[in-house]
Amino acid sequence: MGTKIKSKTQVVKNKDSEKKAVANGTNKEDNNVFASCTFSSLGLHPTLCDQLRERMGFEGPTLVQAQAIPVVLSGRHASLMRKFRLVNAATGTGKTIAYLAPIIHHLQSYDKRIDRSDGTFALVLVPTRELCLQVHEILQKLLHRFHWIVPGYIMGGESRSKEKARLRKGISILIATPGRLLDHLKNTASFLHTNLRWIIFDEADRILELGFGKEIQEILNLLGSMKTGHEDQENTVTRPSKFQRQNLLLSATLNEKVNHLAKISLEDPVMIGIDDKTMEPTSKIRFVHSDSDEDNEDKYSNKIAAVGAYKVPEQLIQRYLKVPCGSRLATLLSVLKHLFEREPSQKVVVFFSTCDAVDFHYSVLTEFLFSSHPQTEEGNRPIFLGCKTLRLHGNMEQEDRTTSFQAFKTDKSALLLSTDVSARGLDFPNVRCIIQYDSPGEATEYVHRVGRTARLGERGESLLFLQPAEIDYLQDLKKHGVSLTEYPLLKVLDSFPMSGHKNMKNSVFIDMHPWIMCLQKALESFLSSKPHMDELAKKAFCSWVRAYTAHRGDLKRIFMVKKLHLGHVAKSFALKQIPSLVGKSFQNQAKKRKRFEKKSGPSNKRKVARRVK
Ligand SMILES: Nc1ncnc2c1ncn2[C@@H]1O[C@H](COP(=O)(O)OP(=O)(O)OP(=O)(O)O)[C@@H](O)[C@H]1O
Repeated sequence: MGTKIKSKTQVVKNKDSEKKAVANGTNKEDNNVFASCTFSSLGLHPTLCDQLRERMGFEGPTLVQAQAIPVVLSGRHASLMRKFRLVNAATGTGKTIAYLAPIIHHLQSYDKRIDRSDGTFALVLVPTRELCLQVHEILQKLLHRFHWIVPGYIMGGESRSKEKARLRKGISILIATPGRLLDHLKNTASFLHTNLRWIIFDEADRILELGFGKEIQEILNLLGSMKTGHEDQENTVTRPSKFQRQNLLLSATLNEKVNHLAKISLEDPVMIGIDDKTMEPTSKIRFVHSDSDEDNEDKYSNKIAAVGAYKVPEQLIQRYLKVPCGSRLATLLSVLKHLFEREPSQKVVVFFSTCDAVDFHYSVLTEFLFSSHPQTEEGNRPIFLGCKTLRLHGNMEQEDRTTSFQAFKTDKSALLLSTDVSARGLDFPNVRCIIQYDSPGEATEYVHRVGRTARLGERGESLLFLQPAEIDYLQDLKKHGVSLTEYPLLKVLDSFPMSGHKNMKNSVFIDMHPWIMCLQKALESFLSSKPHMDELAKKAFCSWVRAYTAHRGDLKRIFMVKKLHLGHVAKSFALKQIPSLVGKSFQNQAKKRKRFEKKSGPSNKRKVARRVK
């Protein structure tokens, strides 16, 4: 594998990057992110190595790259049997380069240069539009000196006719979201993919969780990439190809859904991962897998679990806050204020369960004026939180989504409020803190959300909000090897200047804390003075309660709807009363859903739809 080969130049370069890392307060060597070899020792073309160093600023490969690149490169010399490979490594370890670099290496090496009229050679499937743009941007940089290899993307929200025109001209490496890809596969006759050699599933488990399982099967069928002999394969178009087809599957978390995708598409897969204890690349694990052999299937699933499905960056500081429901909003604002006062120039992401909740909190954070001196006139009160605030969710116009996404990428200091649309794969540089204000549900989602910080060995912290009744969620995370410590919330609240409350340090209850009470009162009067805010709050309240009911399986025991006090939930949206119609409509919906689930059992699509991203 060559991960231990260390050239003289590499030693010098690594020393330079060590110095830089120490200056940034991180030590990448300590975090065992990088391999001690060079890109060229992995077999990549010298021009590509120059690109990685000069244009991208990468001195050497990460551990996962050192492990994956030779495996993807070797596809060229392997037998003609189709391969399906799994790459499983912690968030922020450079998985994108791990598959793009070897593909580019192959494409540039063809004796007869490829050109646009050859159509698509590599297809990268991603779950979200933002990830599509991000991978495309990296690809553009990598291809700077390989102008004959054409990058492109197709995704929901873009103009179909413009995409058709681009596909007609030819795209060598295509990044796509599944729905839009299927659309073009069916309706764009000029989309040439007979030379397709690679299919990559980036964030594979998320693609499946979003309910794209059927689309993926259809895509694999249309591309002639379903595993031979599989029962679902009756109508498969098996296209004879002069190329060996190589499929790659990537995720920081692997689960039974990925197992299913592997099942329908792979033969003799190879797992690439990092051993949790030694932080060394694991030796390749070859799965023995056959549909007819249940024992083998068990072995296969066990191995996925054994490789460690939940990997959290070692240097990440993970904490939780136990907050009574009615004080959640005031606490969130206080924690944000504390974070930005402690370090005015930094990036923070707050995750919410619904689009409406993002919109409501965005308006609060950009409009709420506050002074802890009650006598200060309204016009003289400063904005509560003076940092740049952005929002990102799936109900926004595509143009606004892209603007927010790009702004948060390039800004040095900003606060991003988002749904889980930002949880997977997005690489925002230098995010210092992740706040999970609404709980993530599945532990996998927790891992991906916190993975937006502490990337590539950098420091980072995460805060998880839990209500007292939800505290068992910590045990659930522990089962997956994730441990959190408590955030010193009272100490932080005590640090705020409050006139007229000399003995506030004696308060032991969050909801009785004078700072929280004063803030809550101010928030409620702000809301009642702004009709548009009141509307936003009511909408957010409704969708929040709906999302809360959507927790699945075992999590229903922890996030119990019947334990919710709707009056306190209303208070967490600064509403003085439970919105009148909401109680009824919520109850009706709950009844309807119970009836439906009794009849048919909950479908995946419904579950996903309820937690609108
Ligand atoms: N060899 C390298 N040297 C330095 N930086 C690198 C290297 N490879 C990748 N990076 C940078 O590391 C960051 C994380 O990379 P990437 O987004 O591919 O990680 P990931 O493992 O796919 O993360 P996630 O699991 O969140 O999807 C990016 O900013 C990327 O530019």
